[in-house]
Amino acid sequence: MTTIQVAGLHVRHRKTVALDSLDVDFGRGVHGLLGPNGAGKTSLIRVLATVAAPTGGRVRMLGEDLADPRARTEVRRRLGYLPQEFGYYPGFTVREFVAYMAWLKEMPAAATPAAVERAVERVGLADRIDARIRTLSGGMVRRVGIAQAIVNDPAVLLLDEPTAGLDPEQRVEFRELLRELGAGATVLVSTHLVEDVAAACTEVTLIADGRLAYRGTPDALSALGAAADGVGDHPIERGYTAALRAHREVAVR
Ligand SMILES: Nc1ncnc2c1ncn2[C@@H]1O[C@H](COP(=O)(O)OP(=O)(O)OP(=O)(O)O)[C@@H](O)[C@H]1O
Repeated sequence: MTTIQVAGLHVRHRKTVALDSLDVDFGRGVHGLLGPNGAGKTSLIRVLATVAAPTGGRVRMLGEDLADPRARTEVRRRLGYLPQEFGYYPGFTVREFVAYMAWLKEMPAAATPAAVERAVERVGLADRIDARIRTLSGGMVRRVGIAQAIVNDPAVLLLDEPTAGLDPEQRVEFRELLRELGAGATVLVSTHLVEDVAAACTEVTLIADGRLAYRGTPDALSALGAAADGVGDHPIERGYTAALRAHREVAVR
């Protein structure tokens, strides 16, 4: 079932075209969003998170048209979003901050304390729940960001580089959490770490120059790398470079 439909999406920042007539759909599962620096991944995620307006095109999410302000408010309750640059109040404890975000998402007050504890436990921070955020390491703060994104059990979860700053053990645990979340929700994860994609994603969406360059399973992308002489140390890395090269060859024609 399709939860997100993007049609002819155009995003421009002054003179820079970040997304150029992008058509792409997403359904339940974990979608790895890959692409070179400046490809347009964050621009796409920000439009889907309803924090940026596109310059053209349409997005339907959870049956709503995001052009409608009332629909955006409705969708926000069912959305989880971890921005690339995640803002927080350093003086808040983890519990206070995640509860505050739950309140912003208009969660029922009675359900909030248990939902906060569950979200914090799922990111492995139960023992730091009453610590002030300013006392946490960078990787722990990133995990607080993931906890606030999942506190409302979102139907659509948007994570912009969630594994940046996580140690290897935490990344492995995070992939497990992603797989769990993807069973019931549409999860989009932008990352530069292809191992995360290979391990946790059901589908890969490769964006380059604001356009869709490749769509397929991680296994299919790896197979493409083997068939098309991609370069890289990991099979999916070879698939990534091969798909990107094919996209650029078409673009210059
Ligand atoms: N606020 C802005 N003002 C001007 N240009 C911007 C702005 N935000 C993004 N851009 C430009 O839009 C293009 C797409 O940027 P975007 O951040 O969406 O890419 P990305 O794929 O997320 O990159 P990265 O992998 O580096 O995070 C880039 O050329 C970028 O320089």
